[in-house]
Amino acid sequence: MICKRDKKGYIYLEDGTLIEGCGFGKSGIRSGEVVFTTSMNGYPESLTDPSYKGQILVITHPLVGNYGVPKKQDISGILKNFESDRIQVEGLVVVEETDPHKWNSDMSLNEWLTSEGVPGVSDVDTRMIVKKVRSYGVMMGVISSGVKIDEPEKYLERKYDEIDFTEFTSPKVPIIHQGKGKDLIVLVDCGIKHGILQELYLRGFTIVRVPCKFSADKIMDYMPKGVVFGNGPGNPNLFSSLVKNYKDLVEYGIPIMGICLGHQITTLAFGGKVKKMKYGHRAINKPVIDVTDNKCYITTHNHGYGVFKEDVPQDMKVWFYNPDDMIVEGLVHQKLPIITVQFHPEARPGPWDVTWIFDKFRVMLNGH
Ligand SMILES: NC(=O)CC[C@H](N)C(=O)O
Repeated sequence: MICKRDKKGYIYLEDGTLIEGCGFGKSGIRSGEVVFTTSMNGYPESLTDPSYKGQILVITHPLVGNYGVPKKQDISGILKNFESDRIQVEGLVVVEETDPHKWNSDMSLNEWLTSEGVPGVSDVDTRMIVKKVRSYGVMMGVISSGVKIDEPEKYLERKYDEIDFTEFTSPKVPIIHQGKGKDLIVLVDCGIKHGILQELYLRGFTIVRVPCKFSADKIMDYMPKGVVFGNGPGNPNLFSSLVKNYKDLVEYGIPIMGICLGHQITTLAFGGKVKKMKYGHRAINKPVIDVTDNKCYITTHNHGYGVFKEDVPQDMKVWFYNPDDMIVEGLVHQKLPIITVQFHPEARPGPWDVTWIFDKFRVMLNGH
């Protein structure tokens, strides 16, 4: 095989499969959980989504990189075209990695991965990897750009489900984004996507982003009008202190919105269960049905754990579900001002059909 970057690339899967392709990005070896997304675009956003920390991302769309990587732009510290300030995936796997042809491209995908120290592998049969993951479930893997993987097992000792990745993605101290309106909200930041910050900021809120494990009392010191529990990486069942803080916050009766990891933490806090899915939902065109009016929305997803219908807490009503596999995609508390969604209402990348969820949150705060 002739490789355009003059280096080979390898992927080793936990089941013993070794795949040879071409290397790009930074030369080196990394390990992680191998997951796939069927998103057709939005790789700058996906690669910087902190919920992908600890994972090797396989993009099924055959051509990646053709519109390059834009310059970072922000409004009040909120990034417009990336979901965080760095690449979060451990490695990237694509069929074909291309050089950019777009007016606002600042660098190529290859240059970006190289500058951020992330290995990429191209020229592999991503469909074969996806079929394996769909049949056996997600597995750990090793990715290498430019280096042969000797003794791959030694990279697979730590299991994704047992690691708390929020120590890499959550801020150490609070960060404030001053909004134009009068209301202040606290956002529990376990690795927030800037798209979520943007949607809240656009609605006039001043946002105080607090570290993932911040106590309820410290959150309430800011006298927020409401609290958002955002997205984040890893296994929600490891976050017992976060669940405890959530329960303490419920005692204050404050309105809460949970998004993605926040939906899962809400479920756990009210006595429900969150389990690992076989291979998760990662795409920008997943259907969810709103049970209140039976409308179907096409939405962005990135999660590997889910709430199954038998695991919904007693006090909560199902709001959304996914008609493909019946996973519970949103909940409403029967008495308290608490709403959650498993999908990403901010999209980024993806369709904007469900940004009204943020309006619903604002209405909920005003009515409280
Ligand atoms: N995007 C998220 O918040 C993901 C939540 C959780 N880490 C999961 O994979 O299910």
